[in-house]
Formats: sequence, structure tokens, C-alpha cells
Amino acid sequence: MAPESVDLTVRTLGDCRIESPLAPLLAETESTEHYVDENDRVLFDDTVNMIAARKAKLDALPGFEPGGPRRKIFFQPSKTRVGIVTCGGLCPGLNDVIRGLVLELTSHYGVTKIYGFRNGYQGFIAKYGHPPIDLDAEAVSGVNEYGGTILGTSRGSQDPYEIVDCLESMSINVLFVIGGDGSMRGALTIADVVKERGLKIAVIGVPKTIDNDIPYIDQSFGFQTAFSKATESLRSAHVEARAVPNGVGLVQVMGRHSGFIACYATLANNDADYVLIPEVPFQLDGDDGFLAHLRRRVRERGHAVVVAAEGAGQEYLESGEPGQVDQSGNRKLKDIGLYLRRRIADDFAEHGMETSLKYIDPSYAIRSVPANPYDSVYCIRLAHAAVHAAMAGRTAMVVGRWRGRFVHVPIALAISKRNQVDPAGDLWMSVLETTGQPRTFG
Ligand SMILES: Nc1ncnc2c1ncn2[C@@H]1O[C@H](COP(=O)(O)OP(=O)(O)OP(=O)(O)O)[C@@H](O)[C@H]1O
Ligand SMILES: O=P(O)(O)OC[C@H]1O[C@](O)(CO)[C@@H](O)[C@@H]1O
Ligand SMILES: [Mg+2]
Repeated sequence: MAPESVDLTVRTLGDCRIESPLAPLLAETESTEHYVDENDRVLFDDTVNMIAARKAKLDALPGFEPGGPRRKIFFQPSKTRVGIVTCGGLCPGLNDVIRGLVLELTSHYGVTKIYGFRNGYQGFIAKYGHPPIDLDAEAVSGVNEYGGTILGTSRGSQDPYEIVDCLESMSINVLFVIGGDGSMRGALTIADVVKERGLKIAVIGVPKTIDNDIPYIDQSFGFQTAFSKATESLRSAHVEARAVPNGVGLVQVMGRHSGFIACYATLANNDADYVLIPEVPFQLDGDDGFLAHLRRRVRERGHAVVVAAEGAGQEYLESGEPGQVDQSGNRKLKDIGLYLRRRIADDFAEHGMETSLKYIDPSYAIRSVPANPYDSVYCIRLAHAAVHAAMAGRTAMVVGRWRGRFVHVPIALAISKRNQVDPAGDLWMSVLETTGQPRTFG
């Protein structure tokens, strides 16, 4: 396959001429197996075949700018005014990121003016009546113990010109946007208006999504907590299914367009027999279809557990009318879990098989919880990387981890496609190995 062509160049507001307060900490840094020096690059490709396919000299190989503190920075910390906003759906770790940003800015850079804009992009628009709040170490003390976001969030579009009017009127120099793909699209439009007006405002994204659907980052924060929480439902479904004759446990988990939560939760407890995800279409009916397969499995083994991502099998639910969308324009999905529950029950009845089907949908319970320790670590490190990037005048970029290293990813790249489970890739192969389900139904 031809190598992907990607533009990894990160926009900057200007030259960095100010000595960073963190410079002494950097005196002995160099590229190691754990760290990448600021003058180095993190290679985009990581296999010999991928690199060979580029047919490029070493210094022409594509690479990301590494995250981390710079010796020289762009903004004078004592004069820097910062804004933070959280947008889109909830995700474990939002409060960890807010706290991480505030503490890094105040304790290490000496920034004193930080505003929290409330309820997503609405917080910049006066008519909504949500004035910003002051953020300092005390305001964020202990907030990481709680799920949700202390700033509130919202969906729905707001005019980027009005948002930049607000930033200008408050003399904000740096804006951190913590949100999903839609929020990052919004952040890019803000950065573009800033550029159009010739302003020097850095716009830095910290991508969040429990669905793990942001590309060019190894994993999004909150995803690990969310799938860990989902494993509790899978465990319950398994216990219920095993306790009765011909028991079927059916679990629906979030995942609009990407089935990562379903796959990882399945691999985590290794009890599911079928995983249905949006990336892999499946046939329900017929001898090789999912329903017949499930019936055979229950007949042979006495029970079965089925995990469905909410975006799976939507083709069975289209009614022919144009789909409904939420305030942000995201397509509202129909309920595949309830549909499967009915179809499985009907199918067993038609074939004269007794069954007891237990349906579990943990829904928001997997994303409204506090981050687990792994995600908390990840959040704080992303927050640090975001502050370092902003103070060094980077803009229109998100922080992420690529091949295990913290990097700067241009927003344009981070919204250029959706991260999805590759049906030909090793994750889906692991799912097939774990469940024993066939590669395709029908
Ligand atoms: N193309 C776009 N241009 C400008 N703003 C956008 C765009 N798409 C979404 N937004 C704005 O970003 C905010 C969040 O978007 P959205 O509701 O889609 O959530 P998200 O950030 O994708 O998070 P989630 O992970 O919950 O989907 C909303 O205020 C929305 O209007
Ligand atoms: O009901 P809300 O808040 O629009 O969010 C639902 C969606 O958000 C997500 O969790 C992504 O954050 C999807 O998996 C889910 O469909
Ligand atoms: Mg989204």
C-alpha cells in the first residue's frame, strides 16, 4: 500500500525569544528511549516496510514535532492571559486536564490570569449569560476526584467571529479547547479567524473522546476508563447468561462510529462470544447469519454473551426518512441494542428454543465517572505538553501520543478522518481470536 501523505507542520505565532522558566530543567535532556529532545522528530512510520515504502532520505522522513518544554518561549508568562473551555460530551479525565493546565501554568510558568469559559463554546457568547470564572490552584483543588467537568459543556454551533471578539476583548493570549472531533473543528475555525485578524492568540486542543475516534494519536484520554467501566456490564451479562438454561447476555456500549470500547471491553474480560461494531457489517438472517450462529452456539454451550457498539448494524434501522441530528449536527443513531434484543428473542421463539435474554446498556455510566489512575497520568501529561506548546507559541494543534511519545499534531490532521477499528488489522484479529466468531456473518 502506498504510504499516506500527511502534512505534519505545526503553525507558530512567531519566534521564541524569551528564556523559559523551565530552561534549567532541560539542561541535561537528550533523546532517549523515554524522551524526545525538542530538536528531534518522532517518526510517523514505525516499521521497516513503511519506512522503505517512502523511498526517502532519513532527514526527509515524515515526523511529528515532539511535545515537551522548550528552552525559549513565545509568551511572556507574567503578561499571558489564558482561557480554558470544555466542549462536547463528557469524558473521564476532563477535570484532570483542567487542573493539570492550571497548575502547570501557575506553578511552573508563573501565569496569573486564567479564565474558565463555561458550558462549551456558549461561554464566549454574551447572550447565554455564563460569565467566565477565575481559575487558580485553589479553584481546581481536588476536582480530579470527580467525573464531569467543573466548567460545564455544551453542543451546538457558535459563531467563531463572536468567539474571537470575546477573546480579543478579554485580551486572551492562549485558548485551550478540551473536546472531541467537533470541538477541534471549532478550535480550528477559531485559530483561522485569529490568523485572519492578525492576532497572536494560541489555540491548543486537548482531544477527548471515550470512543477513541480521533486519528493520529495512540489513544484518547478517558477511553481506558470508559472501557474498563464497560467490562463490569460484560461481567454481569456473563454471570446472568450462565445462570439459566440457554441464557443470552446482550450488552450495548457507546461507540457511534468506532467500535473500540466494544473491542477492548471484550478483550479485557474474555467472556464475550460475539462483538458487533460499526466498522464490520454483519448479516442477521440466513444459515450463516448472526442469529443462526448464536442459536447454534447456545445449543452447544448453553449460553452466550453478545456485545454491540451503538453504531453497529444501523443499516437494519434506517427507516428511509432523513436521519435526525443533534445540536452539533451529529447523526442521532437508532437503538441497535433494543432491535437485537427483539430479533434474538423472536428468532429463538421461532425455532422453538427456550431462552432468557438479559439486556444491559451501561450508557452514560461509562463516561460520567472519574478517570482511572492510568487515564489521570495520561491527562496530566497531556496538560503539561499542551501548556509547553502554547507558551512556545504553537497554535492550531492538538497534543497527543504517537507510538508512545508525546507529540504536536496539526488540528487539520486530527480532524482529517476518523480513527476506526481496522477490520484487516490486529485488534479485530484479537477480537476474533478471543470470541471465536467468524470473520463475517452471511
Ligand atoms: N465543523 C465545525 N465547525 C465549528 N464548530 C464545530 C464544528 N463541529 C462541531 N463544532 C462545535 O464543537 C462543539 C462540540 O462539538 P460536538 O457536539 O460534535 O462534540 P465533540 O467535540 O465532537 O465531542 P464528542 O466526543 O462528544 O462527540 C459544539 O459547540 C459544536 O458546535
Ligand atoms: O447523548 P450525548 O451527550 O449526545 O452523547 C452521546 C454520544 O457521545 C459519545 O459518547 C461520544 O462522546 C458517543 O459514543 C455517544 O453516542
Ligand atoms: Mg464528536
